[in-house]
Amino acid sequence: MTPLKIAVAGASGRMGRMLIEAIQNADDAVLAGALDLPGSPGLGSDAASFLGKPANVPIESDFAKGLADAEFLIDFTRPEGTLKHLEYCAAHGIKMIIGTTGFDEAGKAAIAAAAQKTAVVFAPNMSVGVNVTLKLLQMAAKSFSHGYDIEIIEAHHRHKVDAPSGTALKMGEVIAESIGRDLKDVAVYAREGVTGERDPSSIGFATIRGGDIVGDHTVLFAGIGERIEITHKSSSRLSYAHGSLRAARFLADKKTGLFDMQAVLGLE
Ligand SMILES: NC(=O)C1=CN([C@@H]2O[C@H](COP(=O)(O)OP(=O)(O)OC[C@H]3O[C@@H](n4cnc5c(N)ncnc54)[C@H](OP(=O)(O)O)[C@@H]3O)[C@@H](O)[C@H]2O)C=CC1
Ligand SMILES: O=C(O)C1=N[C@H](C(=O)O)C[C@H](O)C1
Repeated sequence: MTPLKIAVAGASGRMGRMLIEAIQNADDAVLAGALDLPGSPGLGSDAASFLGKPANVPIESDFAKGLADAEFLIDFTRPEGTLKHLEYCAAHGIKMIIGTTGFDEAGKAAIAAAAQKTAVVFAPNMSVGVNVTLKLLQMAAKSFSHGYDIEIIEAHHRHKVDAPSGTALKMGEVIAESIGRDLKDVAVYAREGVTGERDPSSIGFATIRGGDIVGDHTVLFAGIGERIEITHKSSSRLSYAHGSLRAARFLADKKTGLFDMQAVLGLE
């Protein structure tokens, strides 16, 4: 079987390194390129040198060099970087797995448009556990739509730059859709001062940032006399990297189209 030729953007980042390690350990994939920003200290060095086993793949900032041998680009960077990579990949038929979070509506629309030219998996959380949790939430929300207050609490490491997390927002969207609300109308992202009583139709978000927390998400359904909590905790980024490889395998026979991890995992 021909191995999947996968390049990694943000090669020196937390997820970039985890992805390179997962690719190097996979039987059916090879590291085919690595990108980082101009000026990044790792440029020119071997992308797998941190593993003590070189891949003979230098980290490049030039897309044409970094993506010359790639069929897939896995991108966990920042929205502005992902959108530049996407433009190049759409023009060159390179399939993309996008894990970056924090896109605005225009960014999401650009991803949907690019997916008409190349195949894309785009998901705020690539782990199997979170995606199964989304299904549980869809089911639970229907039973707790009246008489229960819905709050989403997430905690991440001190370096995370976007809030609430993409996963928390996705959880909010899934819950809202499941009970016939629009998250745009009911989301409450901050409370301070004299806020008044809680609007029963609202979905609240609370964000914690600290230390090296990989990623915790809890959805609280608080009723009278009881409360239900559905929690997912990540203890390693490997689950995101393994999910990304599953996404690449899923895209292998696709030419175009926009997919999420629910589709990859057969949870739709
Ligand atoms: N979908 C999922 O399952 C998951 C999603 N994420 C998301 O992935 C993203 C990255 O997370 P993480 O690895 O922790 O972040 P890091 O900051 O550790 O890594 C980001 C990498 O992207 C590079 N980068 C930054 N800005 C740009 C840009 N404009 N263009 C190209 N490259 C850029 C950085 O380079 P430099 O260091 O030089 O700035 C770095 O190499 C976040 O959006 C996060 O929310 C994270 C985990 C799981
Ligand atoms: O930045 C992170 O670390 C993570 N980001 C994603 C998100 O915003 O949901 C996924 C995961 O929670 C880790």
